[in-house]
Amino acid sequence: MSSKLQNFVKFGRTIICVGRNYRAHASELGNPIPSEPFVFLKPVSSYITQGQDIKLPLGASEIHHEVELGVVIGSRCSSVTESNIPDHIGGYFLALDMTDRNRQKSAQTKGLPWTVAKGFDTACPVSDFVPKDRIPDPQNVDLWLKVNGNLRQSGNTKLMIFPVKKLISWISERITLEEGDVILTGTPEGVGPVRSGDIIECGLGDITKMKYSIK
Ligand SMILES: O=C(O)/C=C/C(=O)CC(=O)C(=O)O
Ligand SMILES: [Mg+2]
Repeated sequence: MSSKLQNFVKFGRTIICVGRNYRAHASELGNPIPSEPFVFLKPVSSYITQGQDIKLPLGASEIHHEVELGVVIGSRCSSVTESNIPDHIGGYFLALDMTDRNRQKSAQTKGLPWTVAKGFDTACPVSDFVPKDRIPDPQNVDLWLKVNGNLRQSGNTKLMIFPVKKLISWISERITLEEGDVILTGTPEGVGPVRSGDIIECGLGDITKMKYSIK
């Protein structure tokens, strides 16, 4: 296993995020169910690792947690068929797609991009790298998230509209993926606001978990 993959944060390649990939989450925000994947990007400067705090961005009024399964790409993918995707997966991680919801809604209303709403500093807290043999089936992983000990999100990756293989294949037909690029695969229902002083704990079943404070 390449040490670049284990150190995917320092390697610092493209962060691609998938939106509205769980029906119940699309519905809770009043959005239509997508007929094909849609993606957006976060800058690598938004990564943080455990020990660092999530900082509420300037002028933010409603910052939401979104717990997600992250995939680390292990080797170059360009127009790769779904059956060949498993060979290109380098490993996994747990991620938070922290979102400035009001800024996102405001951008949506004006037809503007979500870059600042999704890419502010500290908007991408992640866990340690999870070797791929720890997740033999990425479509059967529990995702959970608590705020101050209260369960807010509880889902399973089997509820994804577009499974991991489809997502990577679809992306690779449009954007070449390289070793160390990562994909956040979307969040299940239960997203909600956090405030200064809150503690977020979340996990991929009992495979890995992480804890972050909101500053
Ligand atoms: O469309 C919206 O209002 C919001 C969508 C998201 O924030 C998409 C995600 O990041 C997700 O589904 O995980
Ligand atoms: Mg998300």
